[in-house]
Amino acid sequence: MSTRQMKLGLFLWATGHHIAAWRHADAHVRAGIDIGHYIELARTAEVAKFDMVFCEDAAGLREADVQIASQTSRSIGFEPISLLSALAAQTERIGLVSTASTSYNEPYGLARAFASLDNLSGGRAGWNLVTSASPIEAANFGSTGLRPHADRYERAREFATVITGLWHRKASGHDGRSFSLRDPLDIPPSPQGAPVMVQAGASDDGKDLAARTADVVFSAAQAFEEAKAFYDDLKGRLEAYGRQPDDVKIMPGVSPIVAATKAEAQAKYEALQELIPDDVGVALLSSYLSISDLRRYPIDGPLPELPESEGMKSRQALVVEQARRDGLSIRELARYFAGARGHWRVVGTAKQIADELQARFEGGAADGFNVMPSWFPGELVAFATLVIPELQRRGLFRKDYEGRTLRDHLGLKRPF
Ligand SMILES: Cc1cc2nc3c(=O)[nH]c(=O)nc-3n(C[C@H](O)[C@H](O)[C@H](O)COP(=O)(O)O)c2cc1C
Repeated sequence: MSTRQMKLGLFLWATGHHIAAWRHADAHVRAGIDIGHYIELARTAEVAKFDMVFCEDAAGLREADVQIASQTSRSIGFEPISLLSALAAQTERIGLVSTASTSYNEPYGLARAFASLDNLSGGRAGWNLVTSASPIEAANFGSTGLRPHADRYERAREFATVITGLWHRKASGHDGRSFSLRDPLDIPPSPQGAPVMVQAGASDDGKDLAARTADVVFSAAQAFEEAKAFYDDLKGRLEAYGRQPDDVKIMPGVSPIVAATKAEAQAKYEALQELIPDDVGVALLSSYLSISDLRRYPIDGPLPELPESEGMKSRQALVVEQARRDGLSIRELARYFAGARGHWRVVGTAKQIADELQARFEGGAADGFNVMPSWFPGELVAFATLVIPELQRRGLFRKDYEGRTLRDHLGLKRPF
């Protein structure tokens, strides 16, 4: 029996994480704006003893091309802090983590919103800090366009310092480069002290900020070696900030497709893959590779030589390497990546999936996982009823909550 236990987050995403989930025969196409749907998902996750539910966010459309946006699984949805405030009243134990941007908010206002969520949920809130890399979002906040990466992270560092200062009741007032404010926060600490800090940066600046401020880090890694390299890199940065390896929980994304037999799981996976429209797959692959448009090339031909991208160098190299190694056409590669949007996918029986998760957890590549069901509620229910009991039998996951706050679930100390 293992003593160290996995942390599990449920990544919410309207109809599901598979890009064609909205076309699944049992999918709920209006899921994005149906509060009943989200209550059902959060309660299912709470019965299964997940540590938290997590909402991504961008203040704008997710795709610039309306034709593509209208064919993906997430084109409309609630503002997440509002959504989680409603879920706080419908659940009792599960953590509630929302994304919010440091580029399009001010610390005082966001400190109030999260401190409110933290209090009204009894100490279950978390904030996923993002700097927002999308030019679509930038266009909704003035006409100056997307600010450079380094500038966004400089603002994010100051933002994190100010917001934690407010939450931790440090001396009031701040007069800095990006922000100036006078008062202390007008909301008291919650039972967990302050919201949990979450981050998912992948660049040097992103990982450094996470090492300095985050309690939980999300990542996207396909191969074991990639996940392990990220894990070691991030944990290795903690000492410089006077922190211990266990102070930060690293939770890579995983998109599981589970069934009673491997053949049944594979058939479910292939049925979903068949639903991906080619233009959507190729458009997503283009943005994933940070190149303008792969639609110019024959879809059944090989990936062309690519200019090296500034945006996501390591990720681009991995995709290109895989395409060359497996001799994949643009169509095949597009389907492969579009399905789980680049995240790690596992297809099999509960035992096979538990084996895979256990290998990464015990092999030093993860402290837990951010679970991304292919479609809701079907694949969430399958994971909760098949995989979680298998993890519990192995002593790898809790059978009940021991505490009431998100920090309790994650085994994190109060911050002050
Ligand atoms: C699981 C996960 C969830 C993310 N959620 C969001 C989000 O909701 N909004 C957003 O703007 N970026 C989101 N990101 C992007 C990251 O915040 C980050 O910008 C990205 O990983 C690139 O790293 P960098 O900012 O260090 O360059 C997410 C990334 C991951 C891996």
